[in-house]
Amino acid sequence: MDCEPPLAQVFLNLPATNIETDEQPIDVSGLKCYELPLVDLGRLNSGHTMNRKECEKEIIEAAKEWGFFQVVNHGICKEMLVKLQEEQVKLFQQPFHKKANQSRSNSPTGFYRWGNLAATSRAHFSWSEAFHIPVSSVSDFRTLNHSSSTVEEYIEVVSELIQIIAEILADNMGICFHKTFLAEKVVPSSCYLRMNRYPPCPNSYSKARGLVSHTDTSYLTVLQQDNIGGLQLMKDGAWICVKPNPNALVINIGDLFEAWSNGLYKSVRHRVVTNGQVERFSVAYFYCPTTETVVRSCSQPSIYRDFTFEEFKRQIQFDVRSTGNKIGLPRFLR
Ligand SMILES: O=C(O)CCC(=O)C(=O)O
Ligand SMILES: [Fe+2]
Repeated sequence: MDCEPPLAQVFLNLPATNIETDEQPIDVSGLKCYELPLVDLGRLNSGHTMNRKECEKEIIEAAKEWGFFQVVNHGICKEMLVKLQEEQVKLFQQPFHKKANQSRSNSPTGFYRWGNLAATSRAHFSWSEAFHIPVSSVSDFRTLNHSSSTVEEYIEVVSELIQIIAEILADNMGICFHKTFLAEKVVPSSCYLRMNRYPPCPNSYSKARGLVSHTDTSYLTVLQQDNIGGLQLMKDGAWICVKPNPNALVINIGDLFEAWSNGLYKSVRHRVVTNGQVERFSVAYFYCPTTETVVRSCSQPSIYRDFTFEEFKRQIQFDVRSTGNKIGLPRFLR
């Protein structure tokens, strides 16, 4: 029973041209590993205003400086995170034909994705597979995969957590923020959960990426990763490796918060490098608004023009289909 998608077959058939034009070389042996800014969320409910303010300040500073940070004492219990990971392993252990067929064969509307069938060169190809689940369809996903309710339970707790962080960041943007905006526009059913698996990649395919460099199409993303490592992000114009922390969840700013905050918070490029020996798992929760939501800069002069989330997603799909790559916010510069 073969669970693996035919990554090597597709990768080798793609032209290797321009592989390093969009990025620095993938050889990471010399890269330094950094710990992301660590924020202890326990202080939000400590009852001390000073502690709370300090915690909020750290979140805001990290969102401006790094676009990424990690949180501990986030209120999601270890048992749930372990259960989620076990469930994820089981889902990916299904035969490849079953994963591919239940979701209409790698179509953009299906749950299951692998590689990048729109890739026109190896530089666009991701050595990974994923279940990309709209929260509005999570019960269909459960039925199709005979899976447990762990995914739904996780969505419930993670959406409460990210709402708190989103409000702290939005409050800091001042008068443009209406208290009810996020609660009205970002409902759980407009969000997405993506379970990623990165199979080991033979060292001879040294140019392959686990996940090609991108920014996230969300306001915010919550990432749970195992302890293998491989996530890298752009910091001050250079790639750096992120050291995994088993007790922390990673939070990053997505394109929509960057546009809404008029560039105050940074939607930072990130990627995943491959590992020759072991597989790696991660789960990303994308905090997104309903499709008709207008993303409008909170201050003037604005860097980006107004757009609806629907328009933004449509442009991304168009670019991926025609160039193999997401372009994202630069398309919406004024
Ligand atoms: O697996 C990771 O560490 C990153 C995943 C990611 O960036 C994504 O799913 O958008
Ligand atoms: Fe991402």
